[in-house]
Amino acid sequence: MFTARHRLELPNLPRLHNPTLQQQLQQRIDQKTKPPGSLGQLEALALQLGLILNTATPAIQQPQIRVFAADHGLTDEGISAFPKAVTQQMVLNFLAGGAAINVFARQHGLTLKVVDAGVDADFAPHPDLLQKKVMRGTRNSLQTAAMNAEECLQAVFCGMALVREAPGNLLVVGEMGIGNTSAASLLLSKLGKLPLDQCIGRGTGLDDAGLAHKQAILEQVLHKHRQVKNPLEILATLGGLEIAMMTGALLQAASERRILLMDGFIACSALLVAEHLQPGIKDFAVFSHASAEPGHRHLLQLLNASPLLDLDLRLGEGTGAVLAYPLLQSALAFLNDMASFTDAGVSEKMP
Ligand SMILES: Cc1cc2ncn([C@H]3O[C@H](COP(=O)(O)O)[C@@H](O)[C@H]3O)c2cc1C
Ligand SMILES: O=C(O)c1cccnc1
Repeated sequence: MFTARHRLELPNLPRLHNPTLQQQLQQRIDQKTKPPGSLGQLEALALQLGLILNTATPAIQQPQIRVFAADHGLTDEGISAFPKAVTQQMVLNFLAGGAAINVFARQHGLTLKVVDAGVDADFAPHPDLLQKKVMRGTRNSLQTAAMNAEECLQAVFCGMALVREAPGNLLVVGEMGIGNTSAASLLLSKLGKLPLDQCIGRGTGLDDAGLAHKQAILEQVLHKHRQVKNPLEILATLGGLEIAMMTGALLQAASERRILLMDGFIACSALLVAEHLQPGIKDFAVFSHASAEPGHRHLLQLLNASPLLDLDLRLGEGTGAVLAYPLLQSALAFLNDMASFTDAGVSEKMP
């Protein structure tokens, strides 16, 4: 499928390893008027954000949310509790400002744009809609590869291009695509070499019979494509257009030293693909939450990630990332604005 013609030029990943800056940041953190380490995970977060933004006084600028929407041919097999048409309907809901992600984005003053990566519907132009449709949904991966090499690369390149055009130093990738928990599960099982039953879940709310059916279908898909080996080919064969576009967006954003504020299972499946293409990209990621979709915990383990929140969320769209956003703001507020022992005349240790 992928031949010499299908080369993906990856943007370079900057090195986060910087002992001088790391020491500077750690000193600033330790000199604040608090017992050492008492702000817990917030301290590690402040350090990470400083290293990503490459400064001892990091600040978030013009944070951006991009919600990538696409349809999945595998929905023909009845692997979701909701009909495929909901993808299109939710895109209209995003554009009207009525979805969960809109509400949380407004709460925090974050800019949100919706990306049509491959919805099986046409949309009228809208100022918040980026029309990047590669095709009207993927093919049914039970029958054939979801995307061919050209389609998959087009999606990845589109994701890169739209980050290059976006301002700011923090990116949330959210998604909407009925059936995409299946695509994410397939990617996790294949790339993570995990048994499928650790990778699947109820998605939008399958009952026990629905879950058993989903497992049986996904087993067949994995068996059919068992010979597929390299990460791009795995993405094309089993993934989705929104996942491929998110992968490109993450690769580009990390190469520009943007903070990747990660959402749930689907968004992290794109990061898993990106990590296979560009090892080390996960260090640019802040993991907002552990989704109730069981595969997400295994995925987080694979990435050695400790999520900030555990709220039983299982929505996607970028919602978990935006809910964790104030924690990043607080990490930077303490780092930049808190008094040091010297500033405040507080005793640093026992006399
Ligand atoms: C109304 C509605 C809004 C959503 N927003 C995100 N998702 C989430 O659920 C879908 C994945 O679950 P599955 O694989 O089971 O179809 C994705 O669209 C995901 O973004 C939604 C799902 C629904 C029904
Ligand atoms: O964790 C997620 O991102 C998720 C879980 C279920 C359905 N949609 C998304």
